Amino acid sequence: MMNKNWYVIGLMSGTSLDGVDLVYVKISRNKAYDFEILETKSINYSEIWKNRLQKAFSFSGEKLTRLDADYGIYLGELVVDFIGENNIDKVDFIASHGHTIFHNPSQNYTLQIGSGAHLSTKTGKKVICDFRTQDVALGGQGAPLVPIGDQILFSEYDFCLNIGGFANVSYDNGSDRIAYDICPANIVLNLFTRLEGFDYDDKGKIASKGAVNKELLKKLDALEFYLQDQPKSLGYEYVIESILPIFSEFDLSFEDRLRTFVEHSASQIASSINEAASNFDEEELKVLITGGGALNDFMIQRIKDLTNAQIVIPSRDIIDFKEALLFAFLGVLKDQDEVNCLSSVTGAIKDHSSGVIYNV
Ligand SMILES: Nc1ncnc2c1ncn2[C@@H]1O[C@H](COP(=O)(O)OP(=O)(O)OP(=O)(O)O)[C@@H](O)[C@H]1O
Ligand SMILES: CC(=O)N[C@H]1[C@@H]2OC[C@@H](O2)[C@@H](O)[C@@H]1O[C@H](C)C(=O)O
Repeated sequence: MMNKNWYVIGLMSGTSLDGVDLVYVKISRNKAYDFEILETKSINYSEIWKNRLQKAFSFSGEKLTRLDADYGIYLGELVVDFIGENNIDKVDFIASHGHTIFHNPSQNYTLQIGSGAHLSTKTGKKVICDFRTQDVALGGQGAPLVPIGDQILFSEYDFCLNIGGFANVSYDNGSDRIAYDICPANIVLNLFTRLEGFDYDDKGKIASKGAVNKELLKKLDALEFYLQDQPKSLGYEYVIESILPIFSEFDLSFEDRLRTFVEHSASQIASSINEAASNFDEEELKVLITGGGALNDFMIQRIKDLTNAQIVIPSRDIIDFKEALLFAFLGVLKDQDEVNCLSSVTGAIKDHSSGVIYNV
């Protein structure tokens, strides 16, 4: 196997609509794949972009087509600035996730906008994008796609946990890579803090001052979702239809609400870790935690209290840019025509190499 390096710009726009993450990364293949993050940048969306992306699901066909083109050009402008600011002189290609507008795999469609043709034209670079459509066509969920990156680039960890809006995990269960959503996390905490005028509970300081309401906690833990087998996933509806109605039965202070929900998330996460550990016959599972929840010191402390696992909080670059990095890696796999979608994770009829290439 020839040694090879790829210099890639990865672009990711998450469902929370906070902005675009850009990463410039060197991915190398010697005996195994490895990576080095060279530059990073997060761009917060302006109110205008946030609005257009948020409302796009109800746009007419024409308006949505225009948004796809405009957003591709916008991504191109961000990349041109990023290249200029960092004097980047070598880019093999741009790997772009785009922004998800529709995701309905049971009806055979998913849509990530951000026209690859426009992105390629604006930057003069090769672009690999649209990573989910082929998986949906093959009968898969089109998500999650990061587990293959966890498996190959983060193989030193037994359990790759992301605490974003929802907490999700991927790990090898002895025969397959599996992945599933564990429970809601920041999405609920942020709903509570925003009612009090804060974006989020920095380091979990407010929650740490509250008390756990045991009766409420018991009701949350008894939700049917936690008994289901994986693969399983959660959406905003679960928060609205299952979590919030239980909270509304209790009259709690702001601190106690946060404290009880942190306990719920931390204990569900710890149960998942402990279950994986029992699969492995291992005392000490090595757990990597990324996503904004990795910065919630109180939540992390509670997870540590409830497991024997070795918890690793990586550098800020990995916490914030792992998804953009992994889409860059999915691009490298596509460029080699290697598998970048795992049927064990998405449910597609086979493993496959997904993504569409534009090269002006
Ligand atoms: N210093 C901090 N202390 C506590 N919580 C934090 C801190 N920084 C970020 N967070 C939490 O992390 C959230 C952002 O996390 P992240 O970017 O992983 O979410 P996301 O993009 O919505 O995730 P996903 O799309 O994976 O569900 C913030 O909204 C906040 O709740
Ligand atoms: C359709 C879509 O955009 N799904 C996202 C979303 O955001 C988090 C979760 O839901 C995950 O399934 C997925 O993204 C990650 C990066 C993935 O595919 O692995």
